[in-house]
Amino acid sequence: MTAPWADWDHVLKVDPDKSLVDGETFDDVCETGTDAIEVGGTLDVTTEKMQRVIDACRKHDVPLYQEPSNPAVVVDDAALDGYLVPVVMNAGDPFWITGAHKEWVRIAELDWERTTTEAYIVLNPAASVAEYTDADCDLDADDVRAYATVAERLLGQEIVYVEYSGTLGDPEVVAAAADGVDDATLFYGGGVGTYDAAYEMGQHADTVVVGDLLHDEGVDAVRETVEGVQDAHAEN
Ligand SMILES: CC(C)=CCC/C(C)=C/CC/C(C)=C/CC/C(C)=C/COP(=O)(O)OP(=O)(O)O
Ligand SMILES: O=P(O)(O)OC[C@@H](O)CO
Ligand SMILES: [Mg+2]
Repeated sequence: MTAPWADWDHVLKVDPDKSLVDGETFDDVCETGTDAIEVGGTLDVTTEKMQRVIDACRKHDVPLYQEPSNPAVVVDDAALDGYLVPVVMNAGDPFWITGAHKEWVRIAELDWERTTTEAYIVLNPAASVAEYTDADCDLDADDVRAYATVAERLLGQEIVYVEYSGTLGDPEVVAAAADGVDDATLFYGGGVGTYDAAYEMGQHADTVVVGDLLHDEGVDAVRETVEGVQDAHAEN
């Protein structure tokens, strides 16, 4: 059986710490045409805020995943299809490579059937996630290609995630990451705000992740990005 993300063109990342655009609801969010919703953010996330988003989406069919930023925010809820847990390949602090995960396994009972890791390569030094994990973002395309291969080949990662959170990345770097993997699903996220940006990143990435746009511009803008990546994939 293939993993669900193998068929995802688009993921919408909902930050439980950020609000929706005035007048929009989570019913609208679930109807953007995205293939899955990931609930997560770096800063100021709590289980209460997570639970609010899960509850608002639970009656919809769109697959719903939690992306926990630390073990304390993991929510146990049958409405979740699973947990996508970051591992930051280029973190400066090993806590974000295996330390947090060790703590999680030490204190909690994990649902292994529903738990998968995402091998993040964090590339925008100004993003909270880069500061938080002390990531080494001074990487060129060859470094990123090699990290992607290490993630897939040496560490057996099913998802490799090129993360430019907050800014649109370099398509050449995304292309290099794509070149570095064979079967792993390549996620791209960061700064996608238009049809064209989604189309461009969709030419290299298997899955384009859109985050801040939902909170800043709303569901119609998100729908445009779904179309952009779908069109890119239809042509490839
Ligand atoms: C072991 C468990 C359960 C968790 C640890 C998971 C790890 C390694 C987290 C470190 C990386 C991280 C914080 C990922 C969260 C997802 C993410 C990158 C969100 C986007 O972050 P930003 O856009 O930088 O932050 P804000 O939008 O919140 O400012
Ligand atoms: O918020 P943006 O910049 O769209 O980034 C999406 C996602 O990759 C963040 O983890
Ligand atoms: Mg962000």
